[in-house]
Amino acid sequence: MAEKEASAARKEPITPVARPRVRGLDLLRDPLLNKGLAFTLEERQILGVHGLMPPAQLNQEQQVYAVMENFHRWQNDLDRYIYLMALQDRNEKLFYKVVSENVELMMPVIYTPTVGLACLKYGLIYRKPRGLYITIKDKGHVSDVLSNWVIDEVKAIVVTDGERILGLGDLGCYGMGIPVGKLSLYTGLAGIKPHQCLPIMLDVGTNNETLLKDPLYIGLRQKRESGPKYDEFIDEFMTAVVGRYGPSTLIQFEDFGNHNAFRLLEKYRRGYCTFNDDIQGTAAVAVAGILASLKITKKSLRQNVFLFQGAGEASIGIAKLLVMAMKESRMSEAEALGKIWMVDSRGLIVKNRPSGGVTGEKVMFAQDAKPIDKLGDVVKQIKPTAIIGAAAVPGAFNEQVLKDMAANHERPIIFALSNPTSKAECTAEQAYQHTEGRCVFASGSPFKEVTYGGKKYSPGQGNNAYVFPGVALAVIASDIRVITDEIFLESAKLLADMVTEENLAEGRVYPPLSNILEVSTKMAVRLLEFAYKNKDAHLHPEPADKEAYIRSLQYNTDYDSFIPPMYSWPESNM
Ligand SMILES: O=C([O-])CC(=O)C(=O)O
Ligand SMILES: [Mg+2]
Repeated sequence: MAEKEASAARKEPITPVARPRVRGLDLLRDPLLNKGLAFTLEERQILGVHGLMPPAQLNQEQQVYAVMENFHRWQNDLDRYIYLMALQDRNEKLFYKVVSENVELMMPVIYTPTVGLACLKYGLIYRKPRGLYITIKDKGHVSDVLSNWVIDEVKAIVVTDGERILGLGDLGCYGMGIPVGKLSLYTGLAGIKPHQCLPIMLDVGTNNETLLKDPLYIGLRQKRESGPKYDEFIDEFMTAVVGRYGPSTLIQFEDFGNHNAFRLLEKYRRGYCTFNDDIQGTAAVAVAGILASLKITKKSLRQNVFLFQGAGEASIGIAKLLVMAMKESRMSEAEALGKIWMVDSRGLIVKNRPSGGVTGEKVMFAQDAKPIDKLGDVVKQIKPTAIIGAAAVPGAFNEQVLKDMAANHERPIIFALSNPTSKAECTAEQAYQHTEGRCVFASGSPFKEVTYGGKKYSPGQGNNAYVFPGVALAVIASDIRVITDEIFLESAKLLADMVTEENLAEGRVYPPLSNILEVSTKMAVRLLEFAYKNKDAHLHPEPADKEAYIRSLQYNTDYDSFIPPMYSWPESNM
């Protein structure tokens, strides 16, 4: 019996002991250390915080309960966002415990769509700085600003210049909500430790006149810098990051304008550990959704015709990754390109377009066809099996477009990927209604379950949140220094594989969000195998048990104990 008890005791996880460098009020003000009313009486005395809070002691579970009560008390999601950000600033472990235990409820608040509203009103709701603000005026001194970030162990940065925040356009410095939100998901969805993450706003001004006149605007009140000065500034930033944190630091570009996004990706992708989430992350999640859809539509990739509404970062990124996927399934590049059609603001992208030609990234997708102005007419003529919207034109998938999709195919694929919800090409309800419930639907921002014809439909959320946290975890864990497109194609395939028969039966082409920490963890484990196989990983020796290794790196939302272990010296040593 005694032995049984002893072995049970040995299996108990050992609670880590934290040794805070600060005490008293300073400790309570540090969100990485603060436990609120969860400090024990003993801890309160040791840490010098006894009496600085009410006498009751709550455990973390009770605190989660209190947070959820507060969460539901608020009448709207922007207030909930402000409340949750304050919690993050006060008690990080509690914030992430609440987020990871209630992902489906929390995601729409700390991420799209509410984060979009928060960015629009960032000056109004600004309470406490989070992350680093580096402005074009700091050019020549970027390293100095970076050195003000006192945490040395930064492994990942999400950076924006605010020029194209979701589908909302140029929000300048207000765009900081996006790097903050994305990095919350690094931790909440993949368990990357919060102190290893750094959100950065590169404020180069804004061309948004409303903001320039907004008395609450918190950014530089000047027009956007561009040209050589902008390029030198970004160069200086990249060099400064490597100087401060090393060449393995992951730099995720987020919500840059089209013209800079592609250019900067090409410029830096081979020399730095970097990716563009809007081009590559969105591509992976959309291709995953398409691959999973094929199990519902019972078509092979080559039996599809894809029509993109928009030819920006997301559409081009998805289309390029789709071409890679098609080539892997033994189609030639020409054959693959023949399956991809794009409509931009000037109509169908065709060679010799009379309305101003085709330039840049769009050139490879220009079809040898007659120009057509309207998306609806393109749908009628080319009869796509899938339409993918990513240009923030709400209502682009109108009733007629959806009805034509349903008339042409038994199971049409409709992906309304633009964010936030107000920018979606159609709602989930419209998609199911106008296709008689036959479409395979996914959207970038969440839609609630829809009942149509007495049947319940659960729309999937085709958002890069399914990809970037898992990719980032793999990159950090195995020291991948160049993030290839193959890694994104692999993550797309892994994600599609994680969709169960049960999910497919409900019309879902993504795993449920409630399970997403596990999805990201599994994705990271398998990307590690892929990276070592392809010699992309620089961490040596290669971990034998990759899953155990990945899990050992992940953040634990349980509180640490601050009670130092007590022991006595053996008699003989006295
Ligand atoms: O943030 C999101 O929800 C997805 C994304 O990257 C974008 O829309 O720019
Ligand atoms: Mg984005």
